[in-house]
Amino acid sequence: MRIDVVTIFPGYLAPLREALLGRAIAAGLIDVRVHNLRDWTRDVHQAVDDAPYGGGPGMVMRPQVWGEALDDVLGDEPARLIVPTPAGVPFTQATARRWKDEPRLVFACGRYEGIDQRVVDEYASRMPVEEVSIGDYVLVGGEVAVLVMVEAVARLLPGVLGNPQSAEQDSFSDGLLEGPAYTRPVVWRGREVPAVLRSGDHGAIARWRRDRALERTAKRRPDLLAALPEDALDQRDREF
Ligand SMILES: N#Cc1c(-c2ccc3ccn(Cc4cccnc4)c3c2)n[nH]c1N
Repeated sequence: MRIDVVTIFPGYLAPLREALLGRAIAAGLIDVRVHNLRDWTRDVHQAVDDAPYGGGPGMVMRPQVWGEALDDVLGDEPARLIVPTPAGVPFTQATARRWKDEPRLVFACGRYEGIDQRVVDEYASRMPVEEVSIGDYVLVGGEVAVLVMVEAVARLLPGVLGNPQSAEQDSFSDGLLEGPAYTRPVVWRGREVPAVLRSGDHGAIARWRRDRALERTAKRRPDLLAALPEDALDQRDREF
């Protein structure tokens, strides 16, 4: 997968080159290219924003600079354009799973009050464009959202995670939150690891883990339970 990120703060994307993702990039599993939007400005001030039509607080990012940058970055290679925005469709694990099979993702990181809407409209006329949000809170720009989304997608790519089963069994993979996890020592500050996890009875362990996942989901995210398909819960599951 090739990933392009256009931003006025390229340094914000430096964490992509650390740790697990950094190793995946170094191994050639992912091709990540970060572009400075200001490289496409033509004025001495390298202006990328202007006052909003209709008035209102803050500034809006100008369409001309974005158009020249995206035309260059996109070239003729097909891609999906992703525009982070607080007004976007929620980004979820299902989104990450859908995007992991894309050959190329291009992320447009806005700042100020966002990017002139005509940029989205222009590129949506010729390619898939998604305006997405990583959560119901307001950030200062799109860069942090891109870090979140790139990590969520990249970890699903073959070879990126040491243990591919991690991606298959993590939270949301079966529509439920993950239950609690434990490791050594057996007793820590008087708190003991649940005996079932040390029993070697894999059936009982699987049942215990599902019960804990159901309990946690019912308590913290009842919306996820309600969204499960009819046949996802058996009679015993419904006791929670
Ligand atoms: N994804 C995502 C986001 C963002 C987000 C993403 C891109 C931009 C570009 C500018 N801002 C600031 C801004 C402030 C107020 C109104 N509109 C925009 C962004 C916020 N905020 N919260 C999320 N979940």
